[in-house]
Amino acid sequence: MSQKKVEGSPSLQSIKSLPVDFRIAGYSTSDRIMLSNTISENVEFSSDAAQETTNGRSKLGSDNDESPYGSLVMSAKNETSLGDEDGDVKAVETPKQTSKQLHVDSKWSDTTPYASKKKLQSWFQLPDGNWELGTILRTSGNESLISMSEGKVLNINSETLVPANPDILDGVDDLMQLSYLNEPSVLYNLQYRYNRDMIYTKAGPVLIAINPFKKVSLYGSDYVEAYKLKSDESPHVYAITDTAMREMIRDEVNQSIIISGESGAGKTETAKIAMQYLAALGGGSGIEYEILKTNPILEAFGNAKTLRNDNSSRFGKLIEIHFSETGKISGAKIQTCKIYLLAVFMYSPELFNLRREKGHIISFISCVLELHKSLEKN
Ligand SMILES: Nc1ncnc2c1ncn2[C@@H]1O[C@H](COP(=O)(O)OP(=O)(O)OP(=O)(O)O)[C@@H](O)[C@H]1O
Repeated sequence: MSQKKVEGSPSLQSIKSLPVDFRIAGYSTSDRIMLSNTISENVEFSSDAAQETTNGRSKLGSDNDESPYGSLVMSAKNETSLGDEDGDVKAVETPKQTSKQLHVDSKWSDTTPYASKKKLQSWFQLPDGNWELGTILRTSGNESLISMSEGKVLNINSETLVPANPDILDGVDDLMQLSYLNEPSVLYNLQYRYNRDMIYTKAGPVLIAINPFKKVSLYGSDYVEAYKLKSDESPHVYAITDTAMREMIRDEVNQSIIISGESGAGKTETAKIAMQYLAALGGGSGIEYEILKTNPILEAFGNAKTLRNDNSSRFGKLIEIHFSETGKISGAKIQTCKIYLLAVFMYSPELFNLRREKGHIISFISCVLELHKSLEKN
């Protein structure tokens, strides 16, 4: 949920963040990625290839000798090393291949990874952890020649290629709709939506929320009304809360919504948004507003400024909201969680299957990471 980049792992922001003057000198490359000097020496080849990539996407699907890339491959000069003799960057010797050899490679090489076999647009991970999208120009043995957006060409170990989804699936609102469900595709989809202020995305029954750190026009009475009437079905905290409410009334079973994420991810705000929706649905007596008013009091005692969050909750919270049989809010109980309780909640699933009671309960548990915080503190 948070935008904060975690060292060493690809972040949302880094997914397409290869700088224009990217060089891999300085990285200790293994056989995962090799940069050919076609960038400087074989400019003709690189730019032609990139041109073909942009103008003739459909041709990429062909997996035979008639591929436009077949002739490019034949005319490509041998690629040599950018690196030093220590082997920091390996030499890329690409022997000229006859069209017959290529044919044999593509037809009979069963070990070719799926992405390169199908000449799909593919993701590959750079040594710094960033993901980059490229188009496969040719595959030979274990290596694939990839064209990138700036016209650069890289020689990549085919096994590290991860298939990318077709453009038509950009920004789908449920990750389950992606044809290829892999890490870069998930990150790309979330980033695509986030850039358009669509901070909520579904992953099956789970709602992923990315903290916008700005005011987004996704809340308020119009939205409450739309989710209540089900005229808006895009992913939202309101939709999750609405489902919990309906299922509680229909099945007469207590419901739990677990809000989890790192510090500053937006758990507390998300819990408040859900409570506002419940207040709008199950209100009447005014008690719902009393419940909401407890937030600033709790925050005054239990929150502190940290490096990650100016208003960080320093304890976990278990909020129970009690409803009458007609679905009106009748009361609430707010508990702050200590480390032992958290461990119990994390490992005792039966606690979530609370027995049927006269008044039903929806509980919000926003304390999973408090365990980590407490461990850090002690
Ligand atoms: N939906 C949202 N819209 C706009 N801003 C948000 C939203 N969610 C969170 N924020 C911003 O992010 C800040 C941090 O959110 P919040 O305090 O809810 O994080 P948290 O996950 O509860 O953090 P901690 O675990 O440290 O308590 C908020 O003060 C607010 O500025």
